[in-house]
Amino acid sequence: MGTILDSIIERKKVEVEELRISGTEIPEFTSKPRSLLKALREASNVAIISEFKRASPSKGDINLSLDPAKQAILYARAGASAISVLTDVKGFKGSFTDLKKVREAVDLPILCKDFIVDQIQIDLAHSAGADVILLIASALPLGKLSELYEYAYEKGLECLVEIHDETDLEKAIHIKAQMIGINNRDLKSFEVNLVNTEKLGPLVKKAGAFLISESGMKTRDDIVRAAAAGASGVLVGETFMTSADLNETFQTFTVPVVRDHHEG
Ligand SMILES: O=C(O)c1ccccc1NCC(=O)[C@H](O)[C@H](O)COP(=O)(O)O
Repeated sequence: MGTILDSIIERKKVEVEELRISGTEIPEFTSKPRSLLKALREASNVAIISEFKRASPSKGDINLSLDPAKQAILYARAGASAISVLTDVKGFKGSFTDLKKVREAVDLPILCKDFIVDQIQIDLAHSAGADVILLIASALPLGKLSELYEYAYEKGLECLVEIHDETDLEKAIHIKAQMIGINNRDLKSFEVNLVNTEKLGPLVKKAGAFLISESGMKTRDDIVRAAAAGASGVLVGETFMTSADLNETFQTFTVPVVRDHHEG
């Protein structure tokens, strides 16, 4: 039986085909790019990438009432280093309209959080104002991962390459990914376990890449554990989207980064 990721990827391929057939024009976005890599290099605390996440396959509806621009402003004021916006419609109730609204509201790097299988999605992300795209190593054969990585950089976008295991890590190292995200969410069981970051983190650091620990951050101790495993950044969605006091929650997540000599 395939994973939820397999079914999302199959759906994405169909959506891309429909988009190509429709001949939709994708306007060029002309504005200064903002760098997540630079933010990671300069951060003295673990960089917090705050996510706008309305819903998800594992949790269903998370928070449908929030406005993307208003939430982005709250994230920026709290001290976010970047904002992640889910743009997948079917699984996450997100959209490129959400991303555009966030772009208009804040001057931080924006990560387009989607399931990218084709260059046309990178064009859409760029056109909406994203600075960074997510590429999921387990969803892409090495050749495709490499092609999309290069295409993004040619367009002036940075890439966060997401891994789940050592096979994915080998692919990320092969394409010389500078930013590697370890997803703590098992996409078969939806179980979230920071042990994934603790296991793979030191290997990512040894490869000289910046590490971002993704998913399942609920308490300060989770951020401390991610930092100890070498994370320069964390990606937080649900906890911020459901917090009754976002600023308070955010401040408890502020933890010094643990630097080592491998970092480039
Ligand atoms: O969140 C899900 O249910 C999910 C299911 C299938 C593929 C990806 C999924 N999530 C994407 C993410 O990586 C998270 O939105 C992100 O890391 C934030 O996670 P969290 O803080 O646990 O909301």
